[in-house]
Parts: sequence; structure tokens; C-alpha cells
Amino acid sequence: MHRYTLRSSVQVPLPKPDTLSLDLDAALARRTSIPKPVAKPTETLRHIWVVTGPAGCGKSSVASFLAQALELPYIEGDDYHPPENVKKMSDGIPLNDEDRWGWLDTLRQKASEELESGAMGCVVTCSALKRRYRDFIRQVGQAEVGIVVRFVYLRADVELLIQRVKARKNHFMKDDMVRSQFVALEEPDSTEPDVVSVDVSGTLAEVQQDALREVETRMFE
Ligand SMILES: Nc1ncnc2c1ncn2[C@@H]1O[C@H](COP(=O)(O)OP(=O)(O)O)[C@@H](O)[C@H]1O
Ligand SMILES: O=C(O)[C@H](O)[C@@H](O)[C@H](O)[C@H](O)COP(=O)(O)O
Repeated sequence: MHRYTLRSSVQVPLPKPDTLSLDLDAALARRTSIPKPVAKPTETLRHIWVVTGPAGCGKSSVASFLAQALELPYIEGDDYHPPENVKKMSDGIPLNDEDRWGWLDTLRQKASEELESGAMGCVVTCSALKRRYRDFIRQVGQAEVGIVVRFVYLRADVELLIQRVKARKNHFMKDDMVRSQFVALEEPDSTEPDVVSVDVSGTLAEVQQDALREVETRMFE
């Protein structure tokens, strides 16, 4: 488990009145034995980790793992689509920009709310297929000091994701939608340095560990 805290939680027990000593040496020794918290400037940063990529790339499977490992709240993007979007996707019709803006806005609001209510960060799933969608989510970090938005892009080829979505049960998004996701996709490149890219062709356990390693590396940058 990994925790990152805003302030040092070092607890120094106060001596009870009857054990107070007037011996100066002992008092000094006691003082110098108190560990001083080491303040890292980045400890005040709180991250919104947005796990992105086309349908079937493993957003939910990886993000829920990250949230658990990092002890952060988890926001499942698919839970916040309005019914019209779910109906459209269930009918095999890809969403367009207009369908997505309200949903993206809801997700970034939910993420901000988690931080406002005291969370040290949160993990969100959102396909965020296009650069402008990612830029829209980035605005949360630009609006407030101490909040950092970072993206984990789960990278795979289309055929692999068709297979994975085909095998997935009980989801409104079916495999016939995967190609349209790749048509819409604008893969992040080096012009988006806040994106970490993780190859998802390995087993789920491998991908989860790779993603966690990448996130941990950047947590205190
Ligand atoms: N690395 C992986 N290897 C094998 N199966 C995977 C892997 N990642 C995810 N899956 C499976 O693929 C399906 C899609 O994963 P999911 O997490 O729902 O993706 P997304 O949320 O991006 O649509 C699920 O059935 C999941 O169990
Ligand atoms: O689990 C999935 O299959 C995907 O997450 C899927 O539900 C969809 O990608 C998005 O929720 C929104 O749709 P767009 O990707 O078209 O924006």
C-alpha cells in the first residue's frame, strides 16, 4: 500500500507532568531525539490520474487496481454517461464531440469534488480519445495550485481490443464499436509530457504493475 500525505504525521508524545525533568541534558537529549519531518516541496501536490484509451484497453481493470494500491478514490467514467449516451453506444452508434462534452465536464467536476472533500488524489477512467478532450480535463490542474492532472494511456492495437471487448460480458460497449474508437483516437505524443504510455499486450497483472510503477515514479516529480 502506498500513502502520500500532505503533512508529516509524526506524533510526538508529550511528557506527563509528573515525569517532567528539570535536568537540562536529559531535556536536550529528548528534544534532539525527536525526528524532524523532512518536507518535500512536492508533497503538497494532489494528483488526478486519468486512465485513458479506447474501449477494451483495460481502463477499468487498471484504474481500479491503481486506486486500491494508492488508496485513492476511484471514479468510473462509464458510470457518468447520461442515458442518451449509453443508449447510443448500446445501439452501436459512436458518440460525437457534442455527446462527450457534458460527460467530460461531469468527470472533471467529480474529480475536483473528491479533492475538495479532502482526498489526496483520485483515479478516473475516461477514454479521452482526442487531444482536445485531454486539454479540457487538464484545465482542472491549471485552475488550482497544487492539483496536477496526469494521464495513463493504455496502448494496444485494434485487433487485440476487439478480442478483449468480444470476451467481455455485461457491458453496453460491444466489439463493433472498437474500430470507431481508433478512428477518433488521437494518440498522445511527446507534446503531451504529462501522459505516460503503458503497453497493454501483456497479462492484466503485468499491465497493472507496469502502470503502478509509472505512476509511482511520477508521484513525487
Ligand atoms: N492485459 C489484459 N489481458 C487480458 N485481458 C484484459 C487485460 N486488460 C483487460 N482485460 C480484459 O479485457 C476486458 C476489457 O477491459 P476493461 O478494463 O473493461 O477495459 P476498458 O475499461 O478500457 O473498456 C475485460 O474483460 C478485462 O477483464
Ligand atoms: O469500457 C469501454 O468500453 C469504454 O470505456 C466505453 O464505455 C467508452 O469508450 C466510453 O465510456 C465513452 O465513449 P467514447 O470513448 O466514445 O468517448
